[in-house]
Amino acid sequence: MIRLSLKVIKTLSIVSFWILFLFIVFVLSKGKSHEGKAVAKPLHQSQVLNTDVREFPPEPKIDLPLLKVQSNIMESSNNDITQELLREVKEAKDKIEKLQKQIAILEGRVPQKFPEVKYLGYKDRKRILVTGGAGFVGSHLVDILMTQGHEVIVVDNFFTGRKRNVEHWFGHRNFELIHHDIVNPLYVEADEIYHLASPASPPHYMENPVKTIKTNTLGTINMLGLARRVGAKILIASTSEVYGDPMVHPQPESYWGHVNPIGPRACYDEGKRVAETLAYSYAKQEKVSVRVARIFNTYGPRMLASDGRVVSNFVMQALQNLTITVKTFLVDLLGRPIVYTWWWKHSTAALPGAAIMRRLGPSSSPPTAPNLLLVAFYDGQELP
Ligand SMILES: O=C(O)[C@H]1O[C@H](OP(=O)(O)OP(=O)(O)OC[C@H]2O[C@@H](n3ccc(=O)[nH]c3=O)[C@H](O)[C@@H]2O)[C@H](O)[C@@H](O)[C@@H]1O
Repeated sequence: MIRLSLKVIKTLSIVSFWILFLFIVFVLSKGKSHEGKAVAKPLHQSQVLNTDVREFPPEPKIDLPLLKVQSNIMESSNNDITQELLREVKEAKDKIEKLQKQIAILEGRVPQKFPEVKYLGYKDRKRILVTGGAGFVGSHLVDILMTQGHEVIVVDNFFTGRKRNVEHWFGHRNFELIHHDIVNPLYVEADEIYHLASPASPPHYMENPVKTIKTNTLGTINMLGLARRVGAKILIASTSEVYGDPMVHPQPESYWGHVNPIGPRACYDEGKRVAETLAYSYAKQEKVSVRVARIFNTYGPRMLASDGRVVSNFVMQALQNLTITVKTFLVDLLGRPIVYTWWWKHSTAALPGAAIMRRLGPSSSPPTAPNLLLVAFYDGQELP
């Protein structure tokens, strides 16, 4: 009996020991799992504050007067930045307003409707380059070519030409304007070239004689080279000045002229003579199809009042009630045709056009100036 009771007590004590051991293990494992959860899932700050589980570093002591100084500095620097930003915004606004005004002026000047142009199929439509196309004669030629339905590329350095002369074509799909000095090479594709770029009136060409010679020599070489490269026909606009101070009146085409190679007008006279020589040399040697038109005194719309040639001088002197200086112009008036840009009236003298006029017959009404260039271009003359 005693043995049995001792056995029961022993068993009970072993069981209670295991129960106690398991209980301790259970309590310990629960505490650990709480810690793991707190790391894995960060609590909201308010929750953290409410629990006494985490410790936070003590809050720094705030020195109130120092804080006030700091906030004042921040406020003043903020004010500076705001002022700066406001100033920049105002400047930008002013600039935008200025640009808007300029755009409005430009829009007012660009016609909403283009002059009527003929429609040409791609087989008939040509790409035509006009150098000096923003000038007086050149711009009228551009008008005709555009009206005929061709694609026109104007190249001009605006030495005497004006954008205003061709602005009625701005935005037209057949029209392109390139600001370029032909003394430098130009690479464009063209079927035909009208080479008119050159200062044309005495005050203009005498202003920079070297540049005048360069334009007529280097510029002409560049255009003839381009014509050769792309296989384009080319017309060189020459001048009655190639006759210099002529001894023969009126001048037939067979007359070679009387030019002073070192005189004040030589840069233009000789420049154009070299341009003609170049044209015929390229024709002979390089088989370039060339035309040369010697243009005489022209006048008409878009001519500059300050042009300095005979007609504009007459008109300006008359308008200002000044004495008309006939002496200077006597030779011009006696010996050379005065040509209106729309109705070229010319004597039997000169111009490669004279031959064309003869071909057209005396009864034909005189063609317009740019038309005469066109006729010279298409009919041309047999090369000497
Ligand atoms: O009557 C003539 O003998 C002259 O007629 C026209 O000259 P014109 O239209 O009267 O003169 P401008 O109005 O001054 O036109 C010349 C154009 O060539 C331009 N140019 C001038 C110089 C230059 O280096 N590059 C250039 O593109 C000018 O800016 C201007 O648009 C031709 O353009 C000249 O080549 C020709 O010698």
